[in-house]
Amino acid sequence: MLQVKNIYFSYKDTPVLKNINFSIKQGEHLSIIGESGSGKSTLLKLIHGEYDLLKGDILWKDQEILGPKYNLVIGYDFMKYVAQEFELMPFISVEENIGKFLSNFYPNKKRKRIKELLDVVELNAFSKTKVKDLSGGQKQRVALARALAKEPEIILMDEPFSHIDSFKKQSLRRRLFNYLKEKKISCIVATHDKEDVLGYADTMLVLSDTKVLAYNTPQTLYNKPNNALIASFFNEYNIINNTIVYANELIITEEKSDIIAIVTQSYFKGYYYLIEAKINNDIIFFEAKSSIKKGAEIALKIIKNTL
Ligand SMILES: Nc1ncnc2c1ncn2[C@@H]1O[C@H](COP(=O)(O)OP(=O)(O)OP(=O)(O)O)[C@@H](O)[C@H]1O
Repeated sequence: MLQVKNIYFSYKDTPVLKNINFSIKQGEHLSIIGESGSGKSTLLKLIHGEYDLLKGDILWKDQEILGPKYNLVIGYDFMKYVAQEFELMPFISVEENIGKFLSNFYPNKKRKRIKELLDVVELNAFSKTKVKDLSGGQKQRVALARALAKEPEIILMDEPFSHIDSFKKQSLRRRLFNYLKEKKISCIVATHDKEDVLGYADTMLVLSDTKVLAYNTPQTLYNKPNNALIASFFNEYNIINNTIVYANELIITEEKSDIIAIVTQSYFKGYYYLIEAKINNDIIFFEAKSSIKKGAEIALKIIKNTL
């Protein structure tokens, strides 16, 4: 179990993180979200032991995670960190990179393990390719496989799919997160993408203005965002009568309504249209089955559709 207790950190004079508290169990999946610069990467690096805390403690089971002041070598065997900049060895092949830290003592076992990891990240076809000849997304997949090679107890991932194309992203995400659950490897994922969270994360930590703005399950935060920043992570939203209403919770009605909007734009979104409209001077968003002519006057009602 990882425990982050009351930690404070700053690189220079300005505080980056203040009073951060959370814990995760073995096999639990935590997502860290927050605007750019809110301290997501810094928090992962602190958990990895890359910097010294100003205050507070980080523990994995009974082991205290210590920074460079107390540790000559950064990192611990039970923990792996996949940074935004993946540090691979460019002149050796994909399989050599993945197997780099695996023992050569049992060559068959090593081969089998590399094959298993190549399957997880869908890179079998590139096993013999030198890393320098791979695309950014392929390199990211090698970095993920290499971090998993020695089966850590916990893996920290910073935007793990940021370089991966949307054709591959869905299946890779499913494979990787299911693999971690199956092996009961705890994971912490810093992300900007709700698709990394919904359906996978057990808990979510929202960072804002150096602090924890919210810490709860994705279901609770989705259903009761209580804050525009949290709502904006999940969907387009409106504030109507001081309440956050997602665009998909505002629907067209034939009934008498107090919410009358004038359409300004329709955006094709695949299985629905996102409609931009105005109520007086306020812009609002709702969803519709077809596009709507600019200038049309539409009556709307709020339908809360929580699961
Ligand atoms: N090595 C560093 N030295 C000084 N300041 C830093 C350093 N790294 C990050 N910062 C600052 O710390 C703050 C938090 O940065 P961090 O990279 O943790 O944010 P983030 O939430 O991960 O952002 P992003 O989503 O853009 O990756 C920012 O203000 C950033 O400028």
